[in-house]
Amino acid sequence: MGQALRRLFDAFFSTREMRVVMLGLDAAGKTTILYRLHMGEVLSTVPTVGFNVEKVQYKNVVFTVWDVGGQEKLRPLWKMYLSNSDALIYVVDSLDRERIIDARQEFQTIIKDPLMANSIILVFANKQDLRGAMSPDEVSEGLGLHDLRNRIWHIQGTCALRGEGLYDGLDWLASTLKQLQETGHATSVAGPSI
Ligand SMILES: Nc1nc2c(ncn2[C@@H]2O[C@H](COP(=O)(O)OP(=O)(O)OP(=O)(O)O)[C@@H](O)[C@H]2O)c(=O)[nH]1
Ligand SMILES: [Mg+2]
Repeated sequence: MGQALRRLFDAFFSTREMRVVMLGLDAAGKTTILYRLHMGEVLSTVPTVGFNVEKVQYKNVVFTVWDVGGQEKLRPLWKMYLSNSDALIYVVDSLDRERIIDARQEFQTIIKDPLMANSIILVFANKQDLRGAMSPDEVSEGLGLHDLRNRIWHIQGTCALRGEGLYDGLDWLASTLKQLQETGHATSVAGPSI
């Protein structure tokens, strides 16, 4: 097969793999999102102690998504899941105005970790179905997204219960990753893997 044809073939049929770590405060909706994407269903969840990991195939990308418990006592463990991550999905409960400061603090700590230096950042402003929820703009203000320098980020309003916005987020992840890889950019930092 000629080189041009091979490239065309790869563009259409090859499968990319992407490791994603999904973090956020407790009750933001991470586990609901994971199983909505993995099974297409809303499962009833309990607070995650430890983690869940599932593969989500979308278009020609296989996302391995690590969903880590967000309770305060578990947050020091987030660091264990960061190495080799191509992307961070940070989930915010958009109704939880009181804890947006905590959400910001945890977010800023994580993205400054050297293991996340190359990772792209997708924020899900979740629970948009609830009256009084912060808009995606308010959430990005709350997290300090506009002040980030040299980071690739995107915010998406979502309702995990209805599945709204989730695939738009995956579309952004897939196309951004493709673009970066094709231009020779690293998207993750290797480290001890679990
Ligand atoms: N109204 C509404 N409720 C949601 C949405 N997404 C999740 N929830 C609810 O929020 C609660 C917490 O969801 P989980 O997915 O368990 O939250 P989590 O982020 O995994 O929490 P931890 O495991 O403790 O870190 C559950 O009752 C979900 O049904 C949403 O988009 N809208
Ligand atoms: Mg959970």
